[in-house]
Amino acid sequence: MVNGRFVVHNISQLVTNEGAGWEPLRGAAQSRLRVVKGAAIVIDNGRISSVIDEESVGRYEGEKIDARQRVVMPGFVDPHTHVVFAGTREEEFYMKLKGKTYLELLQSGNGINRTVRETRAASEEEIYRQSLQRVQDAVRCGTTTLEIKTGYGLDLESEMKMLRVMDRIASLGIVNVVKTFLGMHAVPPGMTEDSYTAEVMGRMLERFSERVDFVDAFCDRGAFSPQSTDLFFAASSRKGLKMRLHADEIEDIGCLDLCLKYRLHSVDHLLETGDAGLKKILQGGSVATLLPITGFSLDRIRFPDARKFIDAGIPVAIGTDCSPVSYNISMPFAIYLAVRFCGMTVEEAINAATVNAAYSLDVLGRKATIEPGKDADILILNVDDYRKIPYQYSSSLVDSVFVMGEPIMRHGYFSL
Ligand SMILES: N=CN[C@@H](CCC(=O)O)C(=O)O
Ligand SMILES: [Zn+2]
Repeated sequence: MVNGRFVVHNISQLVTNEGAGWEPLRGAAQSRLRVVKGAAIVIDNGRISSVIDEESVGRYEGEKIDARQRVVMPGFVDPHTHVVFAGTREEEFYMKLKGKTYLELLQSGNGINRTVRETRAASEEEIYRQSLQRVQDAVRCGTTTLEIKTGYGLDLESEMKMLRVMDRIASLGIVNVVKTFLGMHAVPPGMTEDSYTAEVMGRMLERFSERVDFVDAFCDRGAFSPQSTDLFFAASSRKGLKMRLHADEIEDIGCLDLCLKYRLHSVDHLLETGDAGLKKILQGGSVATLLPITGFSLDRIRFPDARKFIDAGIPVAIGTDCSPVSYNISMPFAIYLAVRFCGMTVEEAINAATVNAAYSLDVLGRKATIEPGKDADILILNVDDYRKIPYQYSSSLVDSVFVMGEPIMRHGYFSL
């Protein structure tokens, strides 16, 4: 590269998003992509400086990256992951096949608290080693911005250990990391919901508030009540923290009322959300982040009905929700399920996996579209038409990944 300059050219389709300035895409706008043929991208010092015609490429200095007549698009933004943890829960995979529900597992000391035991017992180095493998898989699948939550420590020191692992992953520069404090993930053994909520909104929030981008809570049957979540969000709001919420995954217990009281950037899962819930999300102005891979991994297969959210005018994002229960970090697979089982068009799913996901993470000003001034987080795919993404969603879909203009993966191999 000359002065941090290179040009990506010989592109079959330059795929980006219609008019995605600072707002999420809704309704008709979410259903359109901007697809340009004969274009090339000029990148300077990690930023997109211009989109030019292929004929003009010769006039530009710097390395020429030949896309060999394949699709070039923004990197995927995964707005909901639990990738930092130790241990696995394959036994629960088989227990679910025998009819155990997610809630029965959670309430019998398995589920989240099983991973809490293993994460508390593991060294920071071991958690880092295991988690880094999942993050590298995410990059291989085209993710360039990744949200990561705490939530498997559930005491101050163990949650801080998770945060240190997240910071180490962020410092590698192989993916952009957005950090979320999810102390309100489950009530640890030996504590009551009230006593633990007081601990989270007191001592823990004090230590985390300057070091994370968001807070989150698992508001659902078997986790936290809307009342406890309200107390936590009130404390978070007093500290000016941005909020996300797990809601209506297991049951609708009224958590979406919180959309009317707080500005929630994202409400996630929504498997059990009815029409009243849609109205609350619309009124609150949140993004609905749907997690089709979790629907595929829970006790009984339940896919979110994306169509009803889009038709209600709610901006929809999709994420992997990679966790010990849905052990999959592939955004192309999430796109496949969103199109195949959730009622989304391929254009809506791509917008949900880029612009709307970035908006829910408050990074749309820098990410998720190919426009001058945006960070050069760019994918070269192994297909010549974006419509092949859900059709050919396997891991070999992505040829090259650039993050902030740095070639992280070239032709399927990590270059860092
Ligand atoms: N529902 C809560 N949290 C994660 C699952 C965490 C776990 O079961 O380990 C989720 O979003 O699916
Ligand atoms: Zn989650």
